[in-house]
Amino acid sequence: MWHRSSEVFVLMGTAVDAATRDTNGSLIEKNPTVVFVLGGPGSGKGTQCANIVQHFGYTHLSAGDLLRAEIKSGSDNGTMIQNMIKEGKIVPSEVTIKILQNAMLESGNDKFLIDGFPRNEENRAAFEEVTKIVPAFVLFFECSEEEMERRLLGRNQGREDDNIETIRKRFKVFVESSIPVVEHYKSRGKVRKIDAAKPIEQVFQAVKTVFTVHNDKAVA
Ligand SMILES: Nc1ncnc2c1ncn2[C@@H]1O[C@H](COP(=O)(O)OP(=O)(O)OP(=O)(O)O)[C@@H](O)[C@H]1O
Ligand SMILES: Nc1ccn([C@@H]2O[C@H](COP(=O)(O)O)[C@@H](O)[C@H]2O)c(=O)n1
Ligand SMILES: [Mg+2]
Repeated sequence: MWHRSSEVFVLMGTAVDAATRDTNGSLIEKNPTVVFVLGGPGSGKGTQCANIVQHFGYTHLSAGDLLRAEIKSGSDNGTMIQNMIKEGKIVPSEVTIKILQNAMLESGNDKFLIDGFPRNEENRAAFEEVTKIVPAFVLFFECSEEEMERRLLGRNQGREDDNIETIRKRFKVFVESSIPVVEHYKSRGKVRKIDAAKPIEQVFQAVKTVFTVHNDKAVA
């Protein structure tokens, strides 16, 4: 239930401004298909999402990429987001959800891979509460920390968080905050686990099977 509270609308304790409420109304009408793509830092989420887009017509929304774009745009939240990313911390849900909602609406598509979100229980509960969207399934890339660390240190994309100190913090946040989200969806039969330690092409073969089965079920 929505309550008007001066300039903001409050839904079950979540403060959302009027623009977000309007965006949300349009999103609900679209009834989009959402797949959450989760896995540790460097497990290969972005790499595989690029392949899925080519084969299955989804729009790829990386929460991390969108937050980095928000920093570059000079937004009021830029400095706060930059500090959180440098420390491997999770940005408050209301900020990330608003950015995701806008990106979903702007895309014009109705099928989304949401990569790196939800990162914690607060992200998960707030997204479901605000958008009313339940994911079709959760693609979960499983990989050892040793392999993920090797990949991140070799990535060379100039990311401020790809240094050993921040990488260790990101691993800790992943274990403590993100794994419980995976467990939540696992208990609801929504998790499709992929062995992400294999070479890129082999990982994609397994990913393709998941999406093909999903599509076959949708038309059956
Ligand atoms: N299966 C794989 N085998 C070896 N290297 C891989 C594999 N998948 C991705 N990589 C490489 O590992 C690095 C990290 O991959 P990617 O950026 O896709 O990970 P990510 O899960 O999106 O990471 P982050 O959470 O930090 O955004 C990249 O340099 C990528 O080329
Ligand atoms: N839901 C999210 C997603 C990301 N962040 C922050 O961005 C950093 C990088 O994310 P990647 O998915 O690109 O690795 C991450 O460590 C967080 O600081 C977030 O706050 N919330
Ligand atoms: Mg990524």
